[in-house]
Parts: sequence; structure tokens; C-alpha cells
Amino acid sequence: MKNLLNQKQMRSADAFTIKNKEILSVDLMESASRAFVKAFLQEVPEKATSIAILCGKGNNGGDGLAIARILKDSGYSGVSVYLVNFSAKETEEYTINLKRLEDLWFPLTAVNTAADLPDLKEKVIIDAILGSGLNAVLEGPYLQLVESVNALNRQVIAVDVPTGFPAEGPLKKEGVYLKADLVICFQRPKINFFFPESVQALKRFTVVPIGLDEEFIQNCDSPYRLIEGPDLTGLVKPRAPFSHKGTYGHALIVAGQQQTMGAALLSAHACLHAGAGLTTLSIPESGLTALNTRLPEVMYLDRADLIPEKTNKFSAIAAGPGLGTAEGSIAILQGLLKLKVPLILDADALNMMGDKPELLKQLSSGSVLTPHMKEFDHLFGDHDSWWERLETAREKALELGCVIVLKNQYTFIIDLTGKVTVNTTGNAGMAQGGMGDVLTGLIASFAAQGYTANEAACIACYLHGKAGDELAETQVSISASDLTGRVSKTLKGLIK
Ligand SMILES: NC(=O)C1=CN([C@@H]2O[C@H](COP(=O)(O)OP(=O)(O)OC[C@H]3O[C@@H](n4cnc5c(N)ncnc54)[C@H](OP(=O)(O)O)[C@@H]3O)[C@@H](O)[C@H]2O)[C@@H](O)CC1
Ligand SMILES: [K+]
Repeated sequence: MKNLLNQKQMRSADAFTIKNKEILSVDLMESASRAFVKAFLQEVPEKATSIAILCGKGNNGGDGLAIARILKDSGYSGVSVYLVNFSAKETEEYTINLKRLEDLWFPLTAVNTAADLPDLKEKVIIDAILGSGLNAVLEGPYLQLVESVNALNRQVIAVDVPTGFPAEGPLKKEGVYLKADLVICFQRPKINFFFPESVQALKRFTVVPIGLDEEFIQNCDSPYRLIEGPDLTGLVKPRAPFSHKGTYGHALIVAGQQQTMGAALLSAHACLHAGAGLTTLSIPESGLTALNTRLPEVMYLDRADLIPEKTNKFSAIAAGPGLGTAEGSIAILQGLLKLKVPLILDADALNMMGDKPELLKQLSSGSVLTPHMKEFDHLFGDHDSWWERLETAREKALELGCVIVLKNQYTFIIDLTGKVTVNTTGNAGMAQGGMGDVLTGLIASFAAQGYTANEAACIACYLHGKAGDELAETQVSISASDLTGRVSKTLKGLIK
């Protein structure tokens, strides 16, 4: 998994690379700027496009100056450079790159106050004003400049990070950032890119390698990492010769009410397709006809049989989808907690715990909670920012000894030690009811097959999104049933 670093660690990686690879800082800047231009070429292939590069006086601005030169060398004919001279000091790498441009007689426009910015006519704006060196919210001329650039509504491509956007830490509601269509980011994405508040600053990002020492980065002590397909290859086991249904575990899913039987069926269907040897569903008796008709492979357990003697054969137990929150459902949840086995809890099971927080204390270690934002705040209190929400999730995972799957466009899987794995698979086509029920079924399936709670959650989240991404190649929207129909094929692609 790729470690995600904070900016202090990123600066150490920069210093380590310069020292150990015997590369000059200005050459690292050149490498970063070349990597930027390579990605920029994909976005803006038309060489006659007019481009304005706004450069601050730090290394982000230094990148901007190097980018101007490299773009010109690459055949771009309409590049203009604006020197944003709001700070007194400039970095050495900036000075060197400025000199290189001056030597080429490159036309440069000085912007000494925000009012100096000419009426920009260029089609594309490259934002190299401030990067990861940001140390406070924008104010004064920087704020004025950013607001006037935002008002232009041009295509903006930011170098490393949009001006004013902090790479990590709580994002303040009142924060003003330069709004970028795309951020071409160096070596690793910033942690704040994964929070929903980032839409105020960027529509999307792409990461380019710039030659920083990967071994150093991977050895940094960071609580955040990214999960990628190759991480699962080797972890997901192939079906073994001479294996039988007993080899792949027995999952129990406790879900559904008369009006919400679909949630239970979707969950069990997903559990089946992700390879559990046996799947049993505990639903109200009124759902039996639906179960037998829709899912003949899935077995049934009466709600009255949710007792130790009848449940000790299950290798994983999930509860919540469509379960309701009425008295009867609370009794079911309390009964499950008394079994003293790890549980996978979603939806109404989480809502009931939010209503009765004392139940959280009864959770067995190794349980998995899969809240979306509202469910999370109902459980653990309101949060002003996603950064703070994730910090709470890390504390609670540690305190409760459970895995928390905090669901959003990018899902955060927090393990028992408080480490965060970010999943990036998935797409807007999957924004349909039933998706959460499917995810619960997938986690239950992998837990039943013997993966640890954290492994089960990571495999399930990645697979869920990846199957959706594959379907999105030919579909606009993806139903929960479509997704379930795909997971086994996607899973095959993850096995060595
Ligand atoms: N290893 C890597 O990742 C590599 C990174 N590289 C590049 O370096 C960039 C980081 O460069 P950087 O450290 O020089 O900082 P940068 O963002 O240019 O700004 C610093 C200036 O801004 C000022 N300033 C700060 N906040 C402010 C505010 N709120 N309002 C007003 N002013 C503010 C601050 O002034 P000060 O407060 O210190 O007086 C200082 O003058 C990074 O994003 C990437 O593009 C690559 O070249 C190669 C490898
Ligand atoms: K920038």
C-alpha cells in the first residue's frame, strides 16, 4: 500500500532524496516540472492554446517558471508568465528558474498588487502561486487575487495543490481556495484531497512521480495509506484443490423487515457471489417466499434461533440492512451482542447503537462498523470537518477494538490500531439504494472465509468500487443487483 505523507514528511522525503540521490534541489524541481508538463499534455494537447502561468515566489512558483520554459520547448506557442510579487523573499530555486527564463527573453508580467493583474484573456490558467508551503488562510492581496481568478471561470490546472488549499488538517468552511479543474500533484496525493470539502478547491487530481525516494516514503511512519489493486493480489486466495463448501466459511446475515426485505436479499446475494461457502439469512418469516424464489442457495434461520447453540456454527455474523429500529429489532441486536462474537454492523444496527450508545461498549473486539457520515455522527457526535471526523474514527477504532469503515466517495477503513486505509475505487454511477447492503454482504463473505476484519473490509471496499468502475465503462448507472452480478468476475482479476 502506498503511504500518504503530511507536508513535513514530504519535505523530509525531498531533503533525503537530494542528499542520497545526489540530486540538486533545482534538478528535482526540473523533474517535477517535466512530470507536470507530461500530464498537462494529456489535458491540453492543442499546442496553440493560450496559457497564463501565475507564479508565486516560493518553490511552487519556481515550478511554474520551469513549466513555462518546458512548455515552450514542447511547442506551446501561447505561454504568458505573471510574477506574483506579494512576498518579499524568494527561494533559490525560484531565482535560478527566473534567470533561466530571463535569459530566453521570455516576456514576464509583474503583478505587485492584486489590482495589477491584467484582464487575463488566456484560455487555460496554471496555478503556481502557492503550493504546499501554505502556512495560513489566505488574506490580503493573495485572497483578492484568488477571488478575481475564480471569477474568470477559466480552465485552471494547479501545480501540486490549489493555492490556499491546505494539504492536511481541518478544512474551514470559510476557506477560500483557487478553484482548479485539475490538480497535477507530485508523488503522492494530499490527504485533504480525499475529503468531500475538497470540491471547493478541485474537481479532480492526478498524481505524477517526480523521483522522490520511494523507500524513504514507504518507511515514513504515517497513519494513512492508499489501497491499490496489486495490494490485494496475493492477499485474495484462490480456490484450493479438494476444497469444499466448508472450506469457505458460513456467513449469517440478520436483516430485513416485511417492508425492507430487499435490503436483506441484496446483502445475502452479495455474500454468496463473493464466495462464502454457505450463506444463511435471518429474516422475518414473511420473507421466506421471496428468499426461496430469489436466492435458492441461501438458507434461512428463524429470528427465535439467534441464540448461542444455533449460531456457533457461523464464521461471520452481519446485521443491520433493513432491520428497522423498533423494539423487536433492538431486542435482536441486544441478543446478537450477547453472543460475544465479532459482528459486522451496518445501517439500522448502527442507528440503534446511536440511539443507545451504551450498546457500543458490548461490542466484541474485531467487530466491523460500516457507517456513512450521518450514521457516524449519530454514533459519535457531530463534526465540523471530515478531518476531525476521521480523527474521531481513529480514536474510536482503537478504543472499541473494532474496524470502522467510514463510507463516502473515498471510503476510509480504520483498523484496530487506528491506521487509515483509503479506498479510491467506485464512481458516481453507483449512487443508488442498496449499495451499502451489498458492501455489508461482501464484508461478511470475506470475514466468513477467514480473512481478518481489516482484510475483509479492505478487500470488500476495493472490490465493491472496482466492480462498479468496470460496469461504468458501459453503463451510466449501476444497480446494487448489477454490482453483485459482477463481483465474482472482478474478484477473479484480483487473484494471482
Ligand atoms: N518534495 C516536493 O514535494 C517537491 C515540491 N516542489 C514544489 O514546492 C512547493 C512547495 O514550495 P515551498 O515550500 O517553497 O512553498 P510554496 O507553496 O511555494 O509557498 C511558500 C511561500 O508562500 C508564502 N506563504 C505561505 N502561506 C501563505 C499565506 N497564507 N499567505 C501568504 N503567503 C504565504 C511563504 O511566505 P512566508 O510565510 O514563509 O513568509 C513563502 O514565501 C510544492 O507545492 C511543489 O510545487 C517541487 O519543486 C519539488 C519537490
Ligand atoms: K498551486
